[in-house]
Amino acid sequence: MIRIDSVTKRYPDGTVAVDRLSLDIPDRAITVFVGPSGCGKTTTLRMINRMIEPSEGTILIDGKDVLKEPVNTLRRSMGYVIQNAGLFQHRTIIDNIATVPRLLGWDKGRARDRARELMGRVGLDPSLAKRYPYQLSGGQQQRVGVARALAADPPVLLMDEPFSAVDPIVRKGLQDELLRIQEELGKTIVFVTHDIDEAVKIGTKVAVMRTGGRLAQFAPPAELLTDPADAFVEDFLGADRGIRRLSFFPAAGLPLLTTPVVAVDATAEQIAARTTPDVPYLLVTGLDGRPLGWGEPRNLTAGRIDPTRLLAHGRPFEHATDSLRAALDCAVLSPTGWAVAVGADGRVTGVVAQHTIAEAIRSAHAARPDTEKAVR
Ligand SMILES: Nc1ncnc2c1ncn2[C@@H]1O[C@H](COP(=O)(O)OP(=O)(O)OP(=O)(O)O)[C@@H](O)[C@H]1O
Repeated sequence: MIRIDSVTKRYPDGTVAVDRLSLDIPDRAITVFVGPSGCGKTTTLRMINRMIEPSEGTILIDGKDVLKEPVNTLRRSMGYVIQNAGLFQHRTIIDNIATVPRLLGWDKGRARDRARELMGRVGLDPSLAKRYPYQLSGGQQQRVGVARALAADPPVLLMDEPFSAVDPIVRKGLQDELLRIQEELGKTIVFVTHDIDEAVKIGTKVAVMRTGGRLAQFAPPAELLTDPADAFVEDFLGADRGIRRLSFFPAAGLPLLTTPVVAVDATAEQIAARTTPDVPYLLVTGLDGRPLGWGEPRNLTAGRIDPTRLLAHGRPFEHATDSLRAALDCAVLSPTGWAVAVGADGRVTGVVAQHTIAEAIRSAHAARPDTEKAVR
């Protein structure tokens, strides 16, 4: 949808911020530009909506040269979100969000209705509508920034380090929200960050740039983690590349064992029947099917197992929706080395040993990861 064709940006002082950059930004997906400070990410983003004009090359949107579009029409077809949200401090939240619809000539009532709808979409409580930006937290302001950019329903959203100024927990929430919005609305999003973890998490495709404004690699995140193009990309991806790559393999294929699982009211016969030599512990569940903890069979009192005397079961993973990385993490943190799998309702669906996960990892490495998106 957006084609960047041999684009160079040379600033008047001679700095080459972007050097013969060519890539196609796919429609209805999130494309992330990532790279060290000063590598030309912001310059590239701003050339798309012509806040900066390229020195050479062309940028085409749906086949049309952006330099031939009236700049106002172009900008209104693109939402723009920046770090610290850049809200109008003297306007209420609802009026901030309604800005572009009002510019487009919508009447006040319709623009405010739209703004209220968007507040819901980005997870803002309607009671915040009449507040001013300074009365909101950083994360809430950032949500307002996203809502404002979406207000006129533009097909393209440009986001320049939108979540960099908030703490890691709020940031994770904003990333999840963006992924949800993208799934619902199918926007074409171009996102700039210097954080490779953020790029790998939210990008459908990731453009890694190197200093001097050159493209080092343009690939889906799983492919970056599997086959970094060179030492620069490998270094930029950082440690734990192998472990992080496991996020792209579903845990759903792991074979689960249900034998070593007993309910808290299990009889002596049930305990005996479920005890096998290769499984030294049994997982005890409540009558609701949720995990209570691990116990050695000889320590379990038939009919009334005492949950307070069990070993912690650790955080379980969701078999149908989590990744191999999540399953491995559960097994590593489990006191027994066995991971507990649950369904969406939190009820135990089985258990799996570390060595079984290791085998699954070995076969996963032999196969290609799902390059479309991470299993979250
Ligand atoms: N107006 C300007 N005049 C001269 N040089 C500029 C100008 N704006 C940016 N630059 C330079 O162009 C290069 C690319 O800048 P740009 O802001 O695009 O990088 P970036 O990758 O977004 O960096 P950061 O992650 O630090 O925001 C840098 O070397 C920067 O100093």
